[in-house]
Order: sequence, then structure tokens, then C-alpha cells
Amino acid sequence: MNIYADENMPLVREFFADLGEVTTFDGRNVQAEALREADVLLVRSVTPVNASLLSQNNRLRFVGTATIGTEHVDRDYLASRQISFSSAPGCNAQSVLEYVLSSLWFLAERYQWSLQHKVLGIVGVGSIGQRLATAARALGIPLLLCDPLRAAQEPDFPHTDFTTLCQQADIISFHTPLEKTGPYPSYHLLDAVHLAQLKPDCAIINASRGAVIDNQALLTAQQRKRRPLVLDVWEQEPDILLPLLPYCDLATAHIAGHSVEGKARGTEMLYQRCCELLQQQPRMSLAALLPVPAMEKLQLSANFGLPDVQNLARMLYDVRRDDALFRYHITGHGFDWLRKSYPARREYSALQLSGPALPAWLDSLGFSRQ
Ligand SMILES: NC(=O)c1ccc[n+]([C@@H]2O[C@H](COP(=O)([O-])OP(=O)(O)OC[C@H]3O[C@@H](n4cnc5c(N)ncnc54)[C@H](O)[C@@H]3O)[C@@H](O)[C@H]2O)c1
Ligand SMILES: O=C(O)[C@H](O)[C@H](O)COP(=O)(O)O
Repeated sequence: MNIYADENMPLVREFFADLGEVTTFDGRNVQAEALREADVLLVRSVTPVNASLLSQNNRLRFVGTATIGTEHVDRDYLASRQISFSSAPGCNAQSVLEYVLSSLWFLAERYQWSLQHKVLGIVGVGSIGQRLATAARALGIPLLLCDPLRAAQEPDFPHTDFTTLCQQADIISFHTPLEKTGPYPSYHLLDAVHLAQLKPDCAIINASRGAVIDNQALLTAQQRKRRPLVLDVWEQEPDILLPLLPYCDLATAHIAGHSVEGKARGTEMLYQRCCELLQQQPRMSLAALLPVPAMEKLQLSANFGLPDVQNLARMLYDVRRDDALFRYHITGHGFDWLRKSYPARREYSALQLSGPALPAWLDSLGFSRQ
């Protein structure tokens, strides 16, 4: 069994070595010729998997992407060749939540907001958006939710249409997939028309897909009247619209989901799907492979409360680190280098909390207790 995997897929050899021979490749630049002998192909979001890439391969059985997004995979083509496919839904949802929370705390500090007096609009309330909604409720942040697909299926879903949300929210965070067609396309969802309808100081956070926001229209709007802005994802990565950078409060290289756990969970999920396909019992598990975190245990006193959570979270992840890396290295090393050399970052759950009266809302943020 020949297993070909993106070189940026952590633990891929540890998981897959018992299923076959693992060969790694550069996901951004891989060509059809290099994949001729693959039985299993494991990619990340940077590899378009389509008829052209697979034109020289007639033995492929399984394609897996260690990501939530699947717009880089031509699933109809895979189905036409009876090649099984799996993504890794939810693998890095907690990582993105921690990115957004860190961004919210940063913006609150920079602009001296009380988050409890800001209305957070969440657009796309799936794995990530729902986690963010749960965390925001725990932190006492008022919410507006926009998800027309959920609204159509769940009579009780508290849906606010996108235009109303744009008019009423103080902060908007995007968590939709990138869809160009269908009843609810998200391509350029935030366009010049909607940008003009936002409150003057409405903050924008995008950690979904770059093209959910019309980046050129965003630049024009920022040049006219600057708003708080956090961008993890950009149109046309890796050749992004760099003139936007001075107008960003936080700018990062599509790394919101790149926690150690988030990326490794993606590899594990594909391993499990592959084992199912091969009718083999999985022998490896993430728990056994994850490295011991630098900070393992922390005792909180009975005085720990909501105002302290930001300091606790910052011990594990502070988005300012990634913003600094981006601003320093983007022109020299470029977007992909920043992603490839991303420093290790553990999720909240890596730190075991103990104490006499741990508040229940810590669980809603993803912390774990001893
Ligand atoms: N920046 C990163 O590193 C990173 C990491 C993980 C995921 N992502 C991206 O984040 C996005 C969300 O991921 P997820 O796991 O929550 O996906 P998901 O599929 O679980 O949830 C997406 C939600 O968006 C809703 N939706 C679809 N079209 C919509 C529209 N036009 N308007 C409003 N809502 C709409 C869907 O109904 C669904 O509930 C995806 O684009 C994913 O690729 C980015
Ligand atoms: O969709 C996803 O899961 C994310 O965007 C993912 O974290 C980033 O993509 P990748 O690192 O695979 O390029």
C-alpha cells in the first residue's frame, strides 16, 4: 500500500506506517507525475485534488484531507472514479475558537471595550460557530447568530438574516464554508454593499475562508474609514492583498486551526477512515502520540473568576505572537513559510486545571479539569 501525504501532516508516519509505505510531498507544488503510484492520498487545504492532479494515477482508493474545508477537492470527480473520500470535520474547531477568543480579548484591550456590552454576530454556526456561541454565552457576550441552513432545518434556531446582523452587530466573526453556488453562497458574502451597512466601528474577524470577504472592497472600505480588523484567511493565498496589512489589527497566515491537537486530530481522523476502508482495526491513537505539554497542571484558587480567564488563556495561546511573526516575515519568507514553520501551540485542554471551586463556564471554553 503506497500512502502519499502532504509533508505538513504531523504524525503521519506514526499513524500510517502500519498500513503501508509513507511518502511525503510538498502540497502546494505537487504534480500528477509524483502521485502515479499512490493508493492513498492525504492532503491539506493547499492541494487542489482534481482530474488533472490524478490524471496519471489509476490505482488510487482513498483521498483524505486533514481539514474541515473541502472546496479544494473535486468530490464529484472522485465519486466518478469510485475513490473514497474523507475530510476531518471538527478536527481543529477548538483551535479556531481559541484564535477567535484571543483576538476578541486583544481587541477589547486595544479599544477598551467591555465585551459584555458588545454584540457579537456569528455568521455560520456549525462546528466552530457553535463552539464560539457557547463560549461567548459563558463569557456573557450578547449574540446574534446567522445560519440560514440551520434555520431552514431547526424551527427553534435563533437566526438573524445577514443584512440585519451587519446592521446590528458590534463584532462580526465569519465561520461559513466557501460556497460559490447553491441557495446560500458565501463567496464575497461581505461585499461593498454590506460593508457600507456595518456600524462605523464594527469589528470584523475572518478565520473561515478568505473569499468570504471581498478583500478589495474591504481595503477600499478600510481606506475610507478604518475598522477593527482581524484576518487569518485571505483571498488568493499565498499571494495575498498585502496593502490590507496596515489596516489589520491582527494578521496571520491561515493558522487559526494549527494547534498541535488540531492538526494531529486531522491526521488521526483520516487514519481511522482509512482503517475502516481497509477493514483493519486502528492500532494507533492520538492520546498515545501527543507530546507532553510544557505546562501540564495548574491549581486555581477560589478567587479565580471571569476577569482572570484572559490571563489563563494567554499562557497557552496569544494571537499577538502570530501577528508579530506575520508582520516580520511575510515580505521576506512569505505566507507558506509562516505556515510550514508554525511554532507549537497547545489547546486549552492540554492544561489540567484543579482547585476548590472551578467555575463551570471553564468547560464551555474547552478547558479540562484534573
Ligand atoms: N482558519 C483556519 O485555520 C480554519 C480552520 C478550520 C476551519 N476553517 C474554516 O472555517 C469554516 C467553518 O468551519 P466549520 O468546521 O465550523 O464548518 P461547518 O460545516 O461545521 O459549519 C459551517 C456552518 O456554516 C453554515 N453556512 C453555510 N453557508 C452559510 C451562509 N451563506 N451564511 C451563513 N451560514 C452558512 C452551515 O450551515 C454550517 O452550519 C470553514 O470555511 C472552514 O474551512 C478555517
Ligand atoms: O479547513 C480547515 O480545516 C483549515 O482551513 C485548516 O486548518 C487549514 O488548512 P491547511 O493547514 O490544511 O492548509
